[in-house]
Amino acid sequence: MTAPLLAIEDIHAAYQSGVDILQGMSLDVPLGGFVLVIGPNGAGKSTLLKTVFGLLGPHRGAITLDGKPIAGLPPHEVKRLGVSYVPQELNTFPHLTVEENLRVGGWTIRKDAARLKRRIAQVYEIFPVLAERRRDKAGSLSGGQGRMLSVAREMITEPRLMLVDEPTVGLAPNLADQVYELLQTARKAIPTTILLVDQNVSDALRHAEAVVMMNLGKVKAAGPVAEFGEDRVRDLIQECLLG
Ligand SMILES: Nc1ncnc2c1ncn2[C@@H]1O[C@H](COP(=O)(O)OP(=O)(O)OP(=O)(O)O)[C@@H](O)[C@H]1O
Repeated sequence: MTAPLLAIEDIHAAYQSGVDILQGMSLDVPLGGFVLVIGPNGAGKSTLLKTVFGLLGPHRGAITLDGKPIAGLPPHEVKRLGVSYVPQELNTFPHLTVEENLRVGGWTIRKDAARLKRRIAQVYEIFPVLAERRRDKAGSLSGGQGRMLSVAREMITEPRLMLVDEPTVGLAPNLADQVYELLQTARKAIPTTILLVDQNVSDALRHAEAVVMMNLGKVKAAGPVAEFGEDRVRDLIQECLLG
């Protein structure tokens, strides 16, 4: 069996000392995979992504990227190792243009002007609407386009791993499916690996390859997506809520 790209082993992490939100979380993400993390509100899904990206330091356990320990590294170092993080809230600057936002996304490769230019051109090829609106302020984009820009700016550095937190929150159902399509496009075009958290289970299940159900800061169930129909997900969430 090949080693996973991302391996999380028995992680414990807290915002306040003594109150662990992640309580022994373990998870493997294979290279090129698309892993969906689901679970009831407050299960620790967003906290998991923040911990992998270095926004929160675990006080126990190990996280490795391609075998290299990354637990506790600051976000800029995790990013430099090829990890991008698309937070739940839009990560774009509304007063900057679309293109300026993409350049900010490419900050770590700014000294290689030719590469940055190539990367922006590739993003425009994948998302033509962003090319059309390159000189418009990000704040004037529609909800779906804004989400597209949030994802696109994290693609500029050609990350090996993208951590994506609830990309469809607040979007109309038809746009939610488009967001998943664009994540799939990013996955194939870069190519990259995706670890995604979403409450919008029905759309997410159609695109993911593997599912991890979290409750109380650890794994409650995990397996290939074929084992996770919507009915099973509903039953599992019900079980979590009943304790
Ligand atoms: N910055 C913070 N400081 C203190 N506690 C926090 C902070 N962020 C989250 N928490 C707490 O950590 C727990 C897990 O939150 P988290 O956002 O990881 O859950 P989640 O599974 O992503 O839930 P949701 O689906 O509601 O976003 C919750 O009890 C939440 O109140």
